[in-house]
Amino acid sequence: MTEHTEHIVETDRLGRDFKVRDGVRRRTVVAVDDLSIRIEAGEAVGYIGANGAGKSTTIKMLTGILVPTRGSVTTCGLRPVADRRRLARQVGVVFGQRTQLWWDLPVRESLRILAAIHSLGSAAERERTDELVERLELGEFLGTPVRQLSLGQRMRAEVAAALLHSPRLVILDEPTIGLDVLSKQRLREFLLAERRLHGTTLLLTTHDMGDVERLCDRILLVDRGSLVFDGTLAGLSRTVGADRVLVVDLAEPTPDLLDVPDTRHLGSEGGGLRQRLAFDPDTTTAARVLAALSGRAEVVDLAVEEPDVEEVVRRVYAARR
Ligand SMILES: Nc1ncnc2c1ncn2[C@@H]1O[C@H](COP(=O)(O)OP(=O)(O)OP(=O)(O)O)[C@@H](O)[C@H]1O
Repeated sequence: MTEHTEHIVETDRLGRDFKVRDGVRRRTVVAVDDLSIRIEAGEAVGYIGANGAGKSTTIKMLTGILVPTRGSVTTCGLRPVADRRRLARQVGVVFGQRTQLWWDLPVRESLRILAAIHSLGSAAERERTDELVERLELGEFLGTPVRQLSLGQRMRAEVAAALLHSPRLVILDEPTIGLDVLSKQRLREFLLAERRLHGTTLLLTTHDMGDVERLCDRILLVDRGSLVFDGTLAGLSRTVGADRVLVVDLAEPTPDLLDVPDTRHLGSEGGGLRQRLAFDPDTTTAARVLAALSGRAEVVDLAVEEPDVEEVVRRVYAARR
């Protein structure tokens, strides 16, 4: 069987400038430059970068809100600006800081209106609404006007609204901003399940590295409008030489394990009962480090810590300055 892959997002040397006034002078801001990316159906991609890196501008071009200055873009096989209405049937957008719901209407009414806008038949509407109400736990506030909802409740309602028409591509702009730990976790679990159940493609911008770690199997990192990395989180860590850390609990207090091959001793606690050893996953593995360790001390428990994503991103930026 030949594998058929379809690009849900495809950009070729995409760019967007803004003309801004700087006192009396006019200046051109290059918000996005030379951006060539391809996202396939079913992927979950984190689009990350510092403030002003060009993330929102990219999303606006992907969804047809902004016209590109240069290059081309297709989303779900359509030209976003020319085919914006057709595209709206295939894409759902969630903005963490803006509502798409009707402020004074109960959540249920907003969902009804959206179902009508998307021309869902009544059976499809009922089935999908029931599914989302159950999975996003909207039941207890379906009759509440949006303006009375807590942020966590409103975000769940926003996600239901954006996904009601079962879009193939869901774009989320800072979906977990301001949410407490539990609400974030629930939302992430919902999105993972949506992808698993329906093959939905996810593209999210976020400053929350927990979102990236839990949700995304691919990262696009932008810096000053340009793509500077495209790959996995592990790959990103490798580009800046971020080590993994093996934490071992030992049967008895042990002098610092300074001579374990291919590791760097980071520190000890409890008089040497717990020790932390950094290693480069490109040159060795946790298993090999552990094997080398077991000749020196009795290991009773262990954990492997991944590098901190925020730190990795900071290092990528620092290396480019
Ligand atoms: N309408 C506009 N007019 C002028 N400049 C703009 C406009 N929109 C964006 N910019 C500029 O383009 C650059 C990219 O902005 P953009 O909002 O895309 O970044 P971002 O990565 O989404 O940032 P954030 O994480 O803060 O949302 C910034 O320098 C910004 O000031």
